[in-house]
Amino acid sequence: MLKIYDSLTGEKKTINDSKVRIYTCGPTVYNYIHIGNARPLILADLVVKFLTFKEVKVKYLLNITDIDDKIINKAIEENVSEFDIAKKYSDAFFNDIENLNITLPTKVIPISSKLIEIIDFIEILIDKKYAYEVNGNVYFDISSLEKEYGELSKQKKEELNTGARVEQDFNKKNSGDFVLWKKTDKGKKWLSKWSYGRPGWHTECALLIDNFFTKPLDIHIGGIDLKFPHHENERIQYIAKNNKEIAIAWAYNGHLSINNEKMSKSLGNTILVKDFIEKYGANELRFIYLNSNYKQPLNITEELINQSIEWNNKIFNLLKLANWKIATKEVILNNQTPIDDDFDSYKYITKFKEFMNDDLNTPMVITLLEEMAKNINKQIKNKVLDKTLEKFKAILNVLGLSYKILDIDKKTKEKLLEWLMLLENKNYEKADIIRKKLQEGGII
Ligand SMILES: Nc1ncnc2c1ncn2[C@@H]1O[C@H](COP(=O)(O)OP(=O)(O)OP(=O)(O)O)[C@@H](O)[C@H]1O
Ligand SMILES: [Zn+2]
Repeated sequence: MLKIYDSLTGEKKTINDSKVRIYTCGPTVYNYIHIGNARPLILADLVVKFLTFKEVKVKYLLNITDIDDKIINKAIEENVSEFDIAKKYSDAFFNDIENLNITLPTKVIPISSKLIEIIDFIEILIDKKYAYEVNGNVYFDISSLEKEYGELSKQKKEELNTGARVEQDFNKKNSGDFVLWKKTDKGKKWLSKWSYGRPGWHTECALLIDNFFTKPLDIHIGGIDLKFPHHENERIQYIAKNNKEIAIAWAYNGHLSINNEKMSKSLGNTILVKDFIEKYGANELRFIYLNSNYKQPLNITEELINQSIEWNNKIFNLLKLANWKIATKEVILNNQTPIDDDFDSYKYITKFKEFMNDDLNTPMVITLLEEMAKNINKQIKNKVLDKTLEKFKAILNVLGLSYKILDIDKKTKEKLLEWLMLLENKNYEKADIIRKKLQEGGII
């Protein structure tokens, strides 16, 4: 069974195989997403694809934060409506995740569709005395769950309270109390019994998880920068409402930096997903993530990108080679493989599952793929392929690495055969002309 490192307890938690509930905090749609934002999305996608491969049922929810100060500010800046901004960048987001070969989550919910539920949720917290209203604003009282609050980010009460000193708000009971409902006269607002206002971001995610799932999550996924205050605040609201932990495992991806500088919008050093894909490709980004431990910080460099390009080219070329060799019967696809060979390919899948079950050890999977690639190359030389190729493709699929291998039609096959014949007859000059054409067509 899949084991995932849980950041709350510091233990690897076993994820129950019957049905797995996953949540990832989605984008605030006021800009295009950058490759740092793609890391948690690719991590979640890896878990989803792996569990699906194991025939485990997955329920995966992703939110879209389409109510936020950043959206309002952008709308003012561009002199368009908030709706226009949210629509433009939601569409761009869906485009990006498709291009990243990310399987669409079971459900993607824009938070603006859940305002009634959010208001109800906040009312429950007030009724239960975990939240209080002052002057149209509603705050969570962190002293009401003193023991639990701070456990995720491992902070003491004093630290939590001093952290908020910069934005000292004299309405609050404790300086660390955070806002659930914010009274506002700026931007889009909704009527609640407290004021015209907007929900706080932390409440959006807590509500969605509570509203969509009947049980707590198996895995909550996100970037490490969201642990505090966002996830601490999500967690405490869920505990207040349900008297239960929100998730069995909190899985965090390490932060991405670029040339040793933290990648962030404020520093202006982000690489947008769409630009990365256009320049290098989606596999090229995925490989960089897969080849490192997801929990570790990662520094993107030119060298790392080049290494990824090289690796993907190697795999692509191998798949192309096997494809045309099989089509021209230059190698035989041996489905009646001797027991030993079949055992070999079966063994690869067993190892793959072992590595993945162990907290998604993808760097080991990459090493395994390299071993398989060597074996496939050897088999091609010997003109007989066993099921290793099939398993190799299945693993690439789970990893979300996708290569455009063209089908070889009758005409192409004839060309290939002609080329091979010319080679056999040592007519290298003519063979070269055909080889070039086949290369240009992406066949070999
Ligand atoms: N540099 C990064 N490396 C890894 N993950 C990141 C990085 N920046 C953001 N994330 C992750 O992307 C997801 C979306 O977060 P968020 O919307 O806060 O992104 P952001 O780019 O930091 O935006 P903003 O600058 O508006 O706060 C979160 O899971 C967050 O942890
Ligand atoms: Zn969230």
